[in-house]
Amino acid sequence: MKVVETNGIYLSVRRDGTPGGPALVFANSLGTDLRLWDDTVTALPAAFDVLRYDKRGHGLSSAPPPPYRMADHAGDLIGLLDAQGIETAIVCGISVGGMIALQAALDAPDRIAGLVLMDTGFRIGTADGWQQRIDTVMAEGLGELADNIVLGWLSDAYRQANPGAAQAWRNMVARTPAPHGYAGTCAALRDTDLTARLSEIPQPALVLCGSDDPSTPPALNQQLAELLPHARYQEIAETRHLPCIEKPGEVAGLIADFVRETAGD
Ligand SMILES: O=C(O)CC1=CCC(=O)O1
Repeated sequence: MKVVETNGIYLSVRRDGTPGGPALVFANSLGTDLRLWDDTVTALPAAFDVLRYDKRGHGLSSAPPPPYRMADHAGDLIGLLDAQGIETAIVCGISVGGMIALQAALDAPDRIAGLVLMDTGFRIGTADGWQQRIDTVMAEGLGELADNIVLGWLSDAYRQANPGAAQAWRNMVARTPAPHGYAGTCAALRDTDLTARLSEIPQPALVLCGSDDPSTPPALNQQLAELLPHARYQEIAETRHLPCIEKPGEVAGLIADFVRETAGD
């Protein structure tokens, strides 16, 4: 286990691949930890320098009192780059992780070489919806919500073919160690709308989305790609909100091609 102090908190991190290679940092979705990327990272070229972390309030990282702002999450990511001696990186963010990546590109443009934005948006859900989720989580914890959340993450076909894995992913969200940390990130989602700022993001971007994503549907991701100055969009067939679980090989291939293009190989 590796822990890094940054931005006044401790973040649990993992670094794989080759230090000094093209740097790729993963930012996670709500209710997940860095294990989300295990199979994707395994399928990436070993020459890449790959950093993953548990965002604040998740996994083994600190869970300061809520609410969190998207800028807090982006500051953690940039602080992590500093702490790991990475000057510039491509950030691959999924769901709220995609919004963290966009916020980091706005707040520290010189540090972000490119963006892989997966199953995300410039705004996700509604303020009322996030407030309701915060209220439920703070009153009851995550156990009751976990079954529905996993239905949105993974296709019926995947869950039927992989019942053990589907249960483990459900356990990940149900056992989020600090419900207030989860709720803190819900507040960042509640309060963030990046629509008006997308034109300020000049970095190249690849926008990916599961064809059957119910939370951040293909139309939203396609619109995101259209509003960013330099982005292209691609769908990942027969997957829901977390294609990196269902099709890690395909996701890794798309990310690797983008990293090579962006790094100028
Ligand atoms: O887990 C969910 O409810 C879907 C989701 C929305 C934002 C995020 O990061 O995950």
